[in-house]
Amino acid sequence: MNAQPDAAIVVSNVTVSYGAKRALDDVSLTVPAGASFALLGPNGAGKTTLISVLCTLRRPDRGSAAVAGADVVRMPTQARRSIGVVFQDSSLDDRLSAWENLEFHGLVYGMPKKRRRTMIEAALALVELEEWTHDIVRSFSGGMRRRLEIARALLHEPRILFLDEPTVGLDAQTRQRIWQYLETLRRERGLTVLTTTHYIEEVEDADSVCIIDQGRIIAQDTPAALKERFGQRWLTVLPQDQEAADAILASVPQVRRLGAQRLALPAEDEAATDAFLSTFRDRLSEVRFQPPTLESVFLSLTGRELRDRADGQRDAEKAAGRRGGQR
Ligand SMILES: Nc1ncnc2c1ncn2[C@@H]1O[C@H](COP(=O)(O)OP(=O)(O)OP(=O)(O)O)[C@@H](O)[C@H]1O
Repeated sequence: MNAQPDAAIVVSNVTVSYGAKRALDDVSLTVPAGASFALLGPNGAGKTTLISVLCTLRRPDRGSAAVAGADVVRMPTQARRSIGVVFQDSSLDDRLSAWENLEFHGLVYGMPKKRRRTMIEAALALVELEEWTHDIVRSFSGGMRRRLEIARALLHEPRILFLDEPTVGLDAQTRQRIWQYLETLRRERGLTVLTTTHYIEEVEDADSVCIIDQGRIIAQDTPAALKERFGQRWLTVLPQDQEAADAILASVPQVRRLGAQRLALPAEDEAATDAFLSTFRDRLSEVRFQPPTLESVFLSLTGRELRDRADGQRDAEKAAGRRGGQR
C-alpha cells in the first residue's frame, strides 16, 4: 500500500466473504484527514463489514487497510488507539451510570485517573449529558444513549471516529443534534468522521459520499458532483389501479417500479415526458417531478431506490430494541 501522509483512512482492494456470501468485493477508498465521509448504501451493502475491518474486528480475506497510518492487520493496537467507534447496536452497560460506562472505557484504554476525570467531564459536557452523569443508563432514551456512546468513543481522543448508522430510530430533532456535535468536533479538533447511513438527507453536507451496493463501491464524490454527474430529473407517478400500472409497464420500457405502487421514468427528454403524460394522465392519481437528488443518483446507478419499504420497519424494530424510555 502506498503511504499517503494526509490520508486518515486508506482501504486497498479489500475483499471479505462470509462463507459463499461476498460482503465486500475489491473495495478501495481514501479518506483525507479531517474529512466528513459518508458511506451510503442499502441494507446488506457491506457498510458494517467495512467498519469491522477498519476497527480491526474482521480481517480482510484480501487487500489491506490502514487507519492513521497503522495497518489494521499488522498494527492492530496502534490502529485501535487512533479510532473511536459507535457501533450500530448499543454496547453500553445499562446497569451502570453514564459516568461508570465512561470510566470503564478509560480504564480499558489505560488512561491515568486525573486525565480520565477531565476527559469524562468534557465528553459528557459536549453531548449535554452532565445532568445525568450519575443516572443509570437503563433509564436513558435512545437519543441519550447514542450521545453517551459518542462521548465514550471520543474519550481517548481518537483522530478518527467511525459511526455505524448513528441515528437509526431516533427522532428528527435528536438526529440533527447528533450531527451538530459531530460537525463541531470535526471543526474544532480536526477529527475525521466516517459515517454509514441509509438516510440520504444526512449525507448532503458530507465532504465526500461513497455509494456502496452489494459489496462494491459504485461512485464516490462530493454530493454536488454526484448529482451533477449521475442525478436525473425523474417523473414519479401513482397509477390509479393495477390495470393502469400494467398498461404503463407494458408500453413504456424505461419505466421502473418504485416500491409497491409508484412508477418512475427519467424526465430529461421533455417530448417523451409530455407524450407519456398525455397518454396516461387520466389513469394517474399522482404526478411529481423530482429534481436531481442523491436518491436519484442511487436510482440511476443501481436501478433501485435506496430506501426500500422494509427499512422503515427495520428502523422501528431497532429503535424499539434500543430505547429505554422517552425523555
Ligand atoms: N456474520 C455474518 N455471517 C454471514 N453473513 C453476513 C454476516 N455479516 C454480514 N453478512 C452478510 O454480508 C452482507 C453485508 O452485510 P453488512 O452488515 O456489512 O451490510 P450493511 O450495509 O452494514 O447492512 P445493514 O445496514 O443492514 O447493517 C449482507 O448480505 C449480510 O447478510
